[in-house]
Amino acid sequence: MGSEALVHVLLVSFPGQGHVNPLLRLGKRLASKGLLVTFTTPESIGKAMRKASNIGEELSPVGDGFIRFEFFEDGWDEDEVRRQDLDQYLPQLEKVGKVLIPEMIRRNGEQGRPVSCLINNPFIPWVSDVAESLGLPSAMLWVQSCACFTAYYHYYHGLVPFPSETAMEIDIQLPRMPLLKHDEVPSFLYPTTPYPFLRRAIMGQYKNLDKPFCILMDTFQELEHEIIEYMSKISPIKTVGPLFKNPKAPNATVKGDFMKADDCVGWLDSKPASSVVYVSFGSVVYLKQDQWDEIAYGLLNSGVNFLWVMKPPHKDSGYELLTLPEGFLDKAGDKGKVVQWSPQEQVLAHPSVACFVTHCGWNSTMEALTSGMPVVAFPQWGDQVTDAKYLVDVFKVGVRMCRGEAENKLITRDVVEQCLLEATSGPKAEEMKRNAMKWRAAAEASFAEGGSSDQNIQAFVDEVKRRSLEVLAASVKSAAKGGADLAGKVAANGVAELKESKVNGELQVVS
Ligand SMILES: O=c1ccn([C@@H]2O[C@H](COP(=O)(O)OP(=O)(O)O)[C@@H](O)[C@H]2O)c(=O)[nH]1
Ligand SMILES: O=C(O)c1ccc(O[C@@H]2O[C@H](CO)[C@@H](O)[C@H](O)[C@H]2O)cc1
Repeated sequence: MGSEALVHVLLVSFPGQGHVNPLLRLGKRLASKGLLVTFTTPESIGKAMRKASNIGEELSPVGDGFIRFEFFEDGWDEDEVRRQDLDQYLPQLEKVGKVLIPEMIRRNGEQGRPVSCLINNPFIPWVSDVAESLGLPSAMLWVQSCACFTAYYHYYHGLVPFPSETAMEIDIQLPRMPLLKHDEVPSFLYPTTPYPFLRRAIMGQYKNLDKPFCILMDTFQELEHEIIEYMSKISPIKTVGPLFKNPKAPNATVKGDFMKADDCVGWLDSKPASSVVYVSFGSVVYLKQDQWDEIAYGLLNSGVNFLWVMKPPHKDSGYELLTLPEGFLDKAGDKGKVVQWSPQEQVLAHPSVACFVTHCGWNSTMEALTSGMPVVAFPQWGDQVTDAKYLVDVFKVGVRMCRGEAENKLITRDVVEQCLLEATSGPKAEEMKRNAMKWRAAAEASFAEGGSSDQNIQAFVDEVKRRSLEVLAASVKSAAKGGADLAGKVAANGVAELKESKVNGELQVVS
């Protein structure tokens, strides 16, 4: 069967690494179950992805289906600095996306790949409007935990009091969740957040929450059992995580990195089992120089081996390039390796790695849990502070090094050293490793064939296929005379053989 004969879904991503990764992973899952998937995000990121990863124009086979990429121009010059300011960039994306995504859909139809469903991630809620205006079904991939989804839901609907200008330091009790201290609530909800535009974007998605027929989540049933059960009664959520594992296509090489990963696996191979601390703060968190220095000395003083990701900031971000203390690399010698970007999935799966010092982004959190990797939690903002709470107090796989931007406290080298030692040796380290391995087993069971997430993905694919028949039948009906006849053929053939004729704009069944 050619790719044209498959049901086609269009994935539209916010252009951030922590958003592209889970949506692309979902795309690979859907493709592996027999769909044709087109992944799109702005060309500025497409350019970085093409440079860093092995993606091209061509169709990549994944399991029983295919994935392909198409990028769209965001309407700004290549070197436009405003792209780094989401307050300006998010409205720009919405403005151009509302025009260019429908055009992309029309073009695909003309080329024999009619789109049957749109899927977006949060921060670009207007994609649900595009789908609605075209009469297409849509779904949303929530790329954070179900706990955070619940927190935002309760905030949006005003169901419980959240920190406010008059009462900042209140604790929050949400149903089926542990009591959250004020600084464990997703920090975009603080009145003082430096990222109010991200709160607006997320609230935009909640305003549109009745539009997607399904809310997919990169989490799994067993991990957030109670809260998933609770929210399922309110919203059409389906857990499909951990998405970074794909049992049907484990070797699919399509990746969405914005930067080429430095080679560090050979170095890890040379280290004893469970001897290396992996340190990474993800793709967007930048610490201050004084904090960086304290981490550097903490690593040196602890005597552990370490692999440290030091991602350079974007040239227009306004962040200063961080430096390492004088003589740091010499002092560390072969005990330490510093890279600009790591192949994190491989690193977390490596037997030499003992623990992960993480900013607790949700992707890093899921990757750690699924790899059976204990963590040292160093959250900064957004969902990271809530994820840290769960990693430490609920999943019990982590020690806490920091509470985040609300506390705004310099974590000294002594605290860094103490946390590293606690996480790498002794009874606490052993207990965390045991717990992490339990989560790994639960995660594996959920994505294995017939597991909770696998079943949910299959059910979603079946539903998309079913709805694609409705979409096509509707377009056939509204097409020229004789449509009823064609609709009958569609019902008999499934969508597989349907193509749009370029000659008269009518849909024709091609056998
Ligand atoms: O050196 C690195 C650092 C991060 N990542 C990946 O980048 C994503 C970061 O997402 P996360 O939600 O953890 O944090 P964000 O960058 O969005 O804050 C994860 O999939 C990581 O595996 C990576 O591949 N190499
Ligand atoms: O590119 C940006 O400006 C950007 C990228 C990612 C951002 O949020 C991250 O998203 C992850 C998934 O929602 C989340 O888990 C992580 O903690 C965030 O850092 C924000 C801005």
